[in-house]
Amino acid sequence: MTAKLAGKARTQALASIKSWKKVRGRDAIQKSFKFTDFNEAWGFMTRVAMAAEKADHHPEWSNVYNKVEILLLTHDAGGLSLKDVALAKVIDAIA
Ligand SMILES: C[C@H](O)[C@H](O)[C@H]1CNC2=NC(N)=NC(=O)C2=N1
Repeated sequence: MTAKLAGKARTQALASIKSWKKVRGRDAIQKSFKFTDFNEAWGFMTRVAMAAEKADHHPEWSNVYNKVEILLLTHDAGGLSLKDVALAKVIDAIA
């Protein structure tokens, strides 16, 4: 079971991914990505999907044309864990 982030560790972890915003009412983070067109958005999603599957850690997300909304949390922990922070960094590197 992955531990939910709390206290100082949580503050420090979130400080390392400042472009990801806390979601109101849920212990989760979210970020919106915009691309030139659907093809670019879909390519990004494909690369994120492969990274997520490799890590066995999967995003909640949606896509409308050139926009991709991603929400991260660890369902098994009922909130944010280091797995979300790690995946956020991988996603930022892919984008
Ligand atoms: C059995 C499998 O390892 C788990 O269900 C994984 C799959 N992907 C997951 N993804 C996310 N975001 N949270 C989880 O708790 C989670 N658990």
